[in-house]
Amino acid sequence: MTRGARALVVCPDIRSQRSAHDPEARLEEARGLALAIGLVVAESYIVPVRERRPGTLFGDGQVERIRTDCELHQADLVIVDGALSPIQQRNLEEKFKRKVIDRTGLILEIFGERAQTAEGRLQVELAHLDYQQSRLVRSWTHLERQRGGFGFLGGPGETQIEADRRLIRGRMAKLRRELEQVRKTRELHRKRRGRAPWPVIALVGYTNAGKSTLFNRITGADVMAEDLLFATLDPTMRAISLPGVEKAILSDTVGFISDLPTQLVAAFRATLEEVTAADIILHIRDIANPDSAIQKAEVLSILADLGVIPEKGGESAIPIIEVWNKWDLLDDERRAELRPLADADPDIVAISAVTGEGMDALLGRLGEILTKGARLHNLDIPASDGARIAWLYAHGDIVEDRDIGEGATGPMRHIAVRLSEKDFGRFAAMES
Ligand SMILES: Nc1nc2c(ncn2[C@@H]2O[C@H](COP(=O)(O)OP(=O)(O)OP(=O)(O)O)[C@@H](O)[C@H]2O)c(=O)[nH]1
Repeated sequence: MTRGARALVVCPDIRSQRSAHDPEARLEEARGLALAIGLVVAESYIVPVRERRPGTLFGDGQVERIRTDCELHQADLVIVDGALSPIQQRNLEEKFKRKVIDRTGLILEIFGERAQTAEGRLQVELAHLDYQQSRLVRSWTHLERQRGGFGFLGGPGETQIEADRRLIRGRMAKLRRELEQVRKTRELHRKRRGRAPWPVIALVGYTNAGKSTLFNRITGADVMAEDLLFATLDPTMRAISLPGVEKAILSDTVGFISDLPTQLVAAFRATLEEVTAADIILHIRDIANPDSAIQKAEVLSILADLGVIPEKGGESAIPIIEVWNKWDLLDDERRAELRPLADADPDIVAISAVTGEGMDALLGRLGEILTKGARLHNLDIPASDGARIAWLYAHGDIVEDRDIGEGATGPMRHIAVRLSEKDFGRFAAMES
């Protein structure tokens, strides 16, 4: 798709299937998605749909209105922020005399642009083909009629569609094999990293919640933070230090979004596997968004899918801190309402990733969790084992360190150190 193309964005508000999302917020999200792939939003509005028309989704009057608006605003394409059947898409394109894309098409475009890792790219291509395939299959009868059913390509009776479908199926099979290979490699990398003796903090959150901005603020890293959705399709990792913790890994993940195309859910989950290996999950919320509560529910349901939190509620396997971001955007009244809630719960921290407000509290809380449950361990270690001794100094609170003479392998040291359970486990797993 051409960057800078002018788009008319319409958000059908279908009465029979009202989603929990506020239509205004949905429209805003759709505008954000369009901007994210460099389109210019010429005009955007909500179209109330009482009853879905099988041929065009919208009623005749509405189709006419959109058509005239296209001319008026010189739109190059129309984005319908909802699901269109292949027939509806084709009919609307004929009526508007412009390209029409639906929500799935739009998200696919974005994923296509943003995917950076090998796995991300393969997943996106696979999703694209799947989408294309369904369009081919379902418009079969129409196209066959249009072509007169000559079957001039391939074997007897074979239509272009059949040939296309075969091509697509072949390509999809190949992609799946490649994906399997990439996954194996990635798993290997993850295992290797899993042995790294540093705790991992994973950022998760609904798209546009402010993950990249927070990531940058904490790491001072130059990770792309723009007013772009999906600026972070692939996880990024950086080392940081925290109060009482010399080094931890901060890992950014993809932004969550509602109504993902099925194939992309797989792509999403793949990148989120990192989260299941984290020591702490930071759930970044845009607390100023009117849909904040629904967004939270969606993020939690994905975490439940990943097995991080039990399906039926209850204690999470990994501590989750809820970060109420964009606090600076709230008015005094809303702050007064929310502040006591945040203060009463140690697992909620209110911050502004932009102004830096609340950052000390957040970092302090992370340090606290990572050092929590520290116990005193009395260890006898060969004095020559410099790496492990240095590691203890970096991670624990050294209470005592003295030479205790010769052991079986040479001079020994006795070190009494306060270590968290997790760190002690890590230390025990380190090879001497
Ligand atoms: N006012 C205000 N704006 C913020 C804050 N944090 C982030 N933003 C803005 O919100 C927008 C989205 O921020 P990002 O950091 O890109 O969001 P993200 O969660 O990484 O988004 P995805 O990559 O889509 O998942 C940007 O325009 C940020 O400048 C904040 O605390 N206050």
